[in-house]
Order: sequence, then structure tokens, then C-alpha cells
Amino acid sequence: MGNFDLVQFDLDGTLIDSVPQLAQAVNRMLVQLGFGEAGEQAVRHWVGNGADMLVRRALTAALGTEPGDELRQAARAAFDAAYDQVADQGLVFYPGVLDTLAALRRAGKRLAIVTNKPYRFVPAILAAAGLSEQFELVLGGDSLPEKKPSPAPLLHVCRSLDMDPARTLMVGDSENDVLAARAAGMAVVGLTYGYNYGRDIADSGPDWVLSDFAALADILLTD
Ligand SMILES: O=C(O)COP(=O)(O)O
Ligand SMILES: [Mg+2]
Repeated sequence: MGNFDLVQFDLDGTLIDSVPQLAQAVNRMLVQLGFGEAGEQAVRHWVGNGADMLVRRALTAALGTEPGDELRQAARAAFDAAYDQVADQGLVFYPGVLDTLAALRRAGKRLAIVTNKPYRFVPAILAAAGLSEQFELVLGGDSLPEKKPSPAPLLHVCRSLDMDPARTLMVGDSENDVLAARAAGMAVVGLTYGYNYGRDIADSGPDWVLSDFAALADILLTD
């Protein structure tokens, strides 16, 4: 049924609204290092390129200039310790996510996650939502040498599951997802409700622009 056998999902801004927990961890890190807290809206615009870049963007905003290596390393360690404590707390899945994932599995679709979030944080998040068994493969931003917008993790998933990129759909909220999918030769859905540095995901030119996760069923479960 449908044109796609495998669906690769982004995580932050696609399945879960993780900004509240990311902002908590960023703020604990900033305060620990003697800076003032950042607003949640600012953090929303800094998410997308993994934890190193999130920390770097927060430090640059706090300092008004690029941070040095030593500060970045200390800040990343402080962020990791803080995010470890909150990453799976009070998780909010976007409307329709859990039901739609279950429907896709029932229809025999193969599902994977390719996130830029460091891998160590991901299993606890999936377990907290009862989703540990839904995905055949989960890659974090540090699972391979390259992260999105590189196509490498998306192609790695296809190779590992013996799937054709042309019959794979990528689903994400950021231009990184669209660029990675395009370079991998995959079709891509852009969701409007996530984080794209404050920009409209339609500007990145995904094949479909959806404001509702449940609408994926129209693409994936109809002929
Ligand atoms: O953690 C990030 O920076 C982004 O994560 P995502 O790839 O799941 O959107
Ligand atoms: Mg995302």
C-alpha cells in the first residue's frame, strides 16, 4: 500500500516538543557558568544542529561574541548533565503522533528515527513514551561522523534495513531534514509546527507541507 515502505522521522520539533526540556538544560548550564537565563523562544531558534551547536549559540548570545573552546567544552558538559535529568520529564508529543505511528506499524510500514540530538538522550525519551519498540533503527547526531543536513545518516538507515531511498519518506520540521532527504534521493514531508530557526519550512521546498502529523496517513496509507 502506498509508495513508501520505510519512513524516517526526525525527533525534535517533529515527534516531540522538546524545547521546554532543552531550555531548562540550557538555562541550568548558563546559570552554572555565571550567565543569565535565555528565554524559551530564543532556545527554540537555536535547536536543529545538535547539542554542541545549541550550547555554542547560547554562549554566543550570552557573551555577545563567539565562545572559546574551553568554555564550550565546560558548557557542553554542564548541558549534558542537566539535560540527562530532564530530557524524558513531562514530554509532550505533538497531536496525532502516537496514534499515527501505531497505524503505520499496523500497516506494515518500517519506521526509523534520524535525529541530530546526541544519541545518549534518545532511548530514555522513547521509553518514556512507550515507543522503544516502534522504530527498527534510531540514529543520533553523533552516531555517525556526519549529521543532517548530510544525507549520510539517512542513507545508512536505508542500507542497514536493505531499503531503497526512492521508496523511503523522510518526515521532519527543519531545512536540515529537507536538505538531507533531497541529497539522499528521498521524498520529504515538512511539518510546520516545529523549529526551523523561526523560518517557514515551505521555503525549503519539501514535497509536502503538513501542519498536522495525522495527515501523514493520507500520504502513506492510501494508494
Ligand atoms: O537536537 C537538535 O538540535 C535537533 O534534533 P532533531 O534533528 O531531532 O530535530
Ligand atoms: Mg527537528
